Amino acid sequence: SRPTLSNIKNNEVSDSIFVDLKAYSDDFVYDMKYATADNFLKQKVYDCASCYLRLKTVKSLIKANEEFIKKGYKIKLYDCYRPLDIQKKMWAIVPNSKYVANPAKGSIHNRGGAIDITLVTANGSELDMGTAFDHFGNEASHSYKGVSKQVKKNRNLLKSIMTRNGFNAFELEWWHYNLKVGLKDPVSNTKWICD
Ligand SMILES: C[C@@H](N)C(=O)N[C@H](C)C(=O)O
Ligand SMILES: [Zn+2]
Repeated sequence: SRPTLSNIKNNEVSDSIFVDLKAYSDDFVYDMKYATADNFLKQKVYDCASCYLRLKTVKSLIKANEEFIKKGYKIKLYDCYRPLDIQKKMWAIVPNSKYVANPAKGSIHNRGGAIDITLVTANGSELDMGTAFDHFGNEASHSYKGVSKQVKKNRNLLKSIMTRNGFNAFELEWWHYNLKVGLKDPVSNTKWICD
């Protein structure tokens, strides 16, 4: 429905709009895997490597990144908002809700409240998180006991700052975070415009 002046004033509408993260910060590193063929779909499914999210997700993510920067790290993004049609393509390849959200229900990525991320050092090297992004196996879960102390420390660093800034970790994937206040937002299938 059409936004009214009153709900714009109390921030509800403006916080829910989709925005390009790059318009709000230059402090992120991008490795948008689905804008390349280097992903489990084995095909480029995004026209360009933009990171669109709801404004409230962007605000919390920037706060988290500021904390990482103070410690000498930065967030590197693998995925952000994901149109529902792409979720359907993913589900067709991995129809397992442990690793890919069922499009019938919709992913928080389709709602603009989820990100797939890791941490990099000031010179851009990724911290060792024990598995590659989108490793669909037990080794990627937070509770997996077989990881080294350093990997545990790196995953915990990511988790502690993200959860302090309003995100929930996803037990089975160390890279996936959901904005808690974004869980009930509507699913979208809109595709962003590329330059
Ligand atoms: C496909 C993977 N990167 C991912 O985001 N999985 C979660 C469960 C999702 O689809 O929401
Ligand atoms: Zn994810």
